[in-house]
Amino acid sequence: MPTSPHRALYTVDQVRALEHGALDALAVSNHELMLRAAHAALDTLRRHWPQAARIAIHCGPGNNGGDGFLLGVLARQAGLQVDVVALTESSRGEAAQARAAWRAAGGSVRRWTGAEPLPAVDVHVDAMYGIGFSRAPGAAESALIDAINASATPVLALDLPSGLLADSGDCPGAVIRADVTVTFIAHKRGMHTGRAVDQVGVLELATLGVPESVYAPLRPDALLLAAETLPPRARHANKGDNGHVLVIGGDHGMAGAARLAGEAALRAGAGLVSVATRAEHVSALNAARPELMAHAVGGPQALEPMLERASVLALGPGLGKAAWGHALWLTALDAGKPTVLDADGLNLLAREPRVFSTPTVLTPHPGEAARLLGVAVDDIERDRFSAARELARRHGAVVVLKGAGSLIADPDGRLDVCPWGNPGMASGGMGDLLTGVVAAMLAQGCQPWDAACLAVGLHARAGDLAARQGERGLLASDLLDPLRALGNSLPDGAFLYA
Ligand SMILES: NC(=O)C1=CN([C@@H]2O[C@H](COP(=O)(O)OP(=O)(O)OC[C@H]3O[C@@H](n4cnc5c(N)ncnc54)[C@H](O)[C@@H]3O)[C@@H](O)[C@H]2O)[C@@H](O)CC1
Ligand SMILES: [K+]
Repeated sequence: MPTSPHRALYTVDQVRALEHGALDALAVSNHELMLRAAHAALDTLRRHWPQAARIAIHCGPGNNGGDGFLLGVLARQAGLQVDVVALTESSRGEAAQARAAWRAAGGSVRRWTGAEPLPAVDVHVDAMYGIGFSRAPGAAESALIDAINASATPVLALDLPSGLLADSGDCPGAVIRADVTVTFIAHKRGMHTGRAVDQVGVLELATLGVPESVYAPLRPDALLLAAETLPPRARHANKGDNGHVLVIGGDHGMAGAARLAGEAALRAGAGLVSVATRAEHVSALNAARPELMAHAVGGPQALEPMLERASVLALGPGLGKAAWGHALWLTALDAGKPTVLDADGLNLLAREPRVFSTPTVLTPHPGEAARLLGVAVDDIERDRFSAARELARRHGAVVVLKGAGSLIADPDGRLDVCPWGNPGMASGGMGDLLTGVVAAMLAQGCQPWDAACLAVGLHARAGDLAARQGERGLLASDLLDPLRALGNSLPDGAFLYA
């Protein structure tokens, strides 16, 4: 079945190929396609701001600016008062024709010089740069972007917020912070992850009437995760059918991480969950959550029999990087069981890199990813797609690169982007929870790719449900009940807080 354009994410080269395909398939001119974009933009504007009477359209030199000029023509015809501000004296190619159409319709153009006040309007429309944006904006553009962002007026971005690189989501300088973005023909992958998520606002896709047959031959670079859950359990299931997760971690003073991973594994449906941890944590863990089987492990010898009984390992929550953790890490990896590596499990991997031959999922946040690749955190965030794919390739493992718009990458190049989650989830213990959920999916028989996709989706959607009571102050353990509800395909909200 062809992928819906609403889930498909493309690179800029792919979007350009789709545009060419669209011109052929629709048998229209570039100008006509641009006019369709302008109609879609006006439609979005009117739906979101039905009361708007006066708008300012800020046009760049290329076709994104062209979209803006034609929107000006249509908006005026619709009775709006339109101010057009242009970054340049003239426009290129198709955009020059659009600019001429705006002039012919009686519109005037004000050149932006960098200092004058913005017109007082109901909505600012950002038509400065689209997929042709390739370098940090200069001083004049930056001043305009800053002035628009600083105004209290809502912003509609055409195709993408100006200042954002469509392929990576990187923002090399000033960048528009849009309230709404209407993107044309296809989703550009960079708008869905990392810092970009904050700039885009509400994102709408306008396919401009491009038929399915144009998209079908092109395999998208990435996909948005679909909301999926596990199939219902057989009535005759027993706990052995749902796997046995062994959480290995909880060095001195770090029992919480292991407990959260273990509880999450239970709530996500693992049949049995054991925790191998420091002796001092055992009674507290058993008292807090009797379903967790906590065992004191002084070193590798005590771990061996636990490894034998386990079907999946969650290696790293609170493990530490000292001798105890390191010895357990080496022994656990030698067991050859499906494994999720997180936290210090990943930091140890950065010290002693290896390629995995057993099913493995790595769940780094950008800091851990930077250590694994030997680069700075900024380098990871500048191109999260490349970082996730490189880690997956290097380690022969499925990689979840966490952060807004988490990415899931397979060594074969496949990549999914998570559209859920919220900033309330940027708090302690959320990663431990994800580790437990991935482990539970592996324990219930999923392959690493499916386990990672299911777990990331469930974890983020549980976070969104739990955040209905507020993002600030959200605790990792608040996600446990919604996680259970979602894992059983109960309707959103069909859970009680503990
Ligand atoms: N090609 C098509 O079929 C369609 C294109 N459309 C629009 O066209 C856009 C792409 O148009 P373009 O390829 O002209 O690219 P843009 O309009 O994004 O413009 C980039 C132009 O500005 C220059 N530029 C890039 N970064 C700059 C910077 N930092 N400072 C100064 N100048 C910079 C580039 O050299 C280029 O000429 C899309 O994003 C979309 O909005 C839509 O009209 C839909 C149809
Ligand atoms: K734009």
